[in-house]
Amino acid sequence: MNFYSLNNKAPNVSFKEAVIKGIAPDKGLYFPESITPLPKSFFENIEKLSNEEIAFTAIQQFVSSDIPENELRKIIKNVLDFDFPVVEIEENVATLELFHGPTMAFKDVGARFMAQCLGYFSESTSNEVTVLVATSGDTGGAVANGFLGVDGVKVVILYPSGKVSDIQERQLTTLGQNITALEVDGTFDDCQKMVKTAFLDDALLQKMQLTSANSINVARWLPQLFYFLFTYKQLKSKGKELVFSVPSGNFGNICAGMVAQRLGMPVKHFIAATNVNDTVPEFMETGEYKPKPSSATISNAMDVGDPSNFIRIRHLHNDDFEALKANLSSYPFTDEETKKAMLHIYKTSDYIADPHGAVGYLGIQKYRKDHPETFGVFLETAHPVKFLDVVEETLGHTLELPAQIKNVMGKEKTSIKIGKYEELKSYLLKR
Ligand SMILES: N[C@@H](CCOP(=O)(O)O)C(=O)O
Repeated sequence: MNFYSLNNKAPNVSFKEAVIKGIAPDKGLYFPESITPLPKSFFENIEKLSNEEIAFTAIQQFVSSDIPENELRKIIKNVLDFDFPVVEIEENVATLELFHGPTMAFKDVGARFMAQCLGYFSESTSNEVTVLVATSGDTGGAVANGFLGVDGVKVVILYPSGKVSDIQERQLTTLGQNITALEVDGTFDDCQKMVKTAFLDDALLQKMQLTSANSINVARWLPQLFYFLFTYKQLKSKGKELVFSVPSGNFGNICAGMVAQRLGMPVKHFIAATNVNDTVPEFMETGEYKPKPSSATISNAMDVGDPSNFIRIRHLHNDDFEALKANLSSYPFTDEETKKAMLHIYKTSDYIADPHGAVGYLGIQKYRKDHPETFGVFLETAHPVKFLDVVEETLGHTLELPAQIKNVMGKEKTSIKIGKYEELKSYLLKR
């Protein structure tokens, strides 16, 4: 399988090259040349398949012969060593819990998959790869954990100072070894811009092989489609039309869901639920894409003003606004609405949702008002404990720290403060 650049000004590349490059030389995101639907029998029998078998069948066409079947199966087995339960919280509404991995956020699957692909590729090359990643909260910790100790790979994480939760910050600043955290005086969008600028900087590119571990990288993005298939496996017997509400920041997760749909999985509609960073909800109203500076919210992983993957979503719908509207709705919610939803879910269902999950829940509620016949699934993208202060304060309930989190609590933060791109560049050149 080859991948082409969405800017159409760079040569097509294999999966391996797309993973190692991260982004095309013309600054475009890579996109698979084709998406071949899986046989009907796959979906008819999905409940009989293991998660590993589902994941292997779904991803193999994209990885193709760049990773032999036995190696790819090994990678998938290592990546999927935790559960993805669907929990029904009220009639016709369920949540898909994506926080049972090592850093308790949905990024664990993509980060570990990419790390292991790069690890496999680095066995056949002597060149070191530097992974640059921008995080608004959860990606950083998952990438730090997934890439820790991977031979031939150095990781540099950029995060906005003061704009991630205490636990998120510990997860990305305390591991050491091949992981470095750069604390940026700015927003997530500033971090993401710096990373993208580095990919176009010849002086850097001549000295090192740079790649990205954000969802712009196909190996980070595509494995997220597993989640939607795992949900279908668990809910198929209900015989209802499924609607997914995805708390959305950089829009990689929801876009991967749409790839699962292209593989033939029945989905009635997608909802991109956002916080007040409403670039996409506004686009869905007006048809005009106007990126804006991001604002800090209690659902910080979604504090993104110019979501990287929205271009892939538009492309999947042939840039046809009407076709997109038929498949996607997008609604923004304020912090106040989010807190009210957290409290409502807790009181009525005895379920503790994190602020991102609560935004997803609000998206389902809004959509189901006009479509009560559907079954809504909102994604719980991170464990509530990662947002300890706001969850405890909103619910008046003390949370117990899971082992994964206790593990990082005693460790010491190490970060390097930077303010502008030149400081990132000089750090990379001096290492
Ligand atoms: N929500 C993210 C922002 C980056 O998104 P990504 O999926 O492209 O890595 C975060 O938590 O850091």
